[in-house]
Amino acid sequence: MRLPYAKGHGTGNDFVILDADVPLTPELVAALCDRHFGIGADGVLRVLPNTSPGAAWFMDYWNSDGSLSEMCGNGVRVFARHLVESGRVAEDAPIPIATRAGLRTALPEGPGFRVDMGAPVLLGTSWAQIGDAKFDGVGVSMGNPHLVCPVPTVEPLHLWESPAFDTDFYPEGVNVEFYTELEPDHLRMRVYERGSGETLSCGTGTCAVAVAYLHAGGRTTGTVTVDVPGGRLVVTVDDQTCWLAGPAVILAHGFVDTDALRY
Ligand SMILES: N[C@@H](CCC[C@H](N)C(=O)O)C(=O)O
Repeated sequence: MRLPYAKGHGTGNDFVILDADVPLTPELVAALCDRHFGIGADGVLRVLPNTSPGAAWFMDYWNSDGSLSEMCGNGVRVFARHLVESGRVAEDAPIPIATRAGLRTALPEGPGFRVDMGAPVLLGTSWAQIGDAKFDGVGVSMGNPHLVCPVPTVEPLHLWESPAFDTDFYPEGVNVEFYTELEPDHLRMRVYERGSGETLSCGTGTCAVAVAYLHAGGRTTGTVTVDVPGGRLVVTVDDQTCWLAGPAVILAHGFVDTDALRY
């Protein structure tokens, strides 16, 4: 099958965008995302028409291992950029997008979008472990599950395989974030994503980190800048919701021969 695709990223979290109702399987997604034998990406965004009220488009997000997730914060900005560039929506108007976690609205801002990510939910305390090192953390749901662990410095962490975590606390798996404070309200973060491994950025993860950081300081609202390996994101938590602002880039358009992929 000759499949049209686009490729985009938000702060280095990269996606293959499929703008057609192609039959997707976990195997096809994993083959497309393979960085040596496929196009290479952290995940796939499939553009589908939405049938419920509130949004015309549904973001069908898949992790690079072929698993599904409820939400993707960088993906939703890239999805919005794709809708604008393909002429589906106006460049200067709010863009409502349906996701498995509910409706998300992207507002054009600078080189990217500011997205209403919905109200975060604190889940309580849990832990992660890398080798012999155990890390205390706080669970946060951004529609998808996160475990946020403060550390003195993020650079030395070995994130080439998943940190161990409490599978009773996270039966569906978890995205694990590690952060350190650079200065008040300015953090550095690394992440190991469920279903994708270490990525250069995770939008829902930066929201979870900002929420946990504010919570640790006894605050429920505030604006936090989060530096990730792929760039910078800004998170604002208010009384109602959590806003994520950052860039969104479409890099390329092409065709992939799915029969040539390695399954
Ligand atoms: N990179 C994403 C999150 C993608 C989903 C995640 N791996 C999960 O399984 O929940 C983001 O930018 O939020």
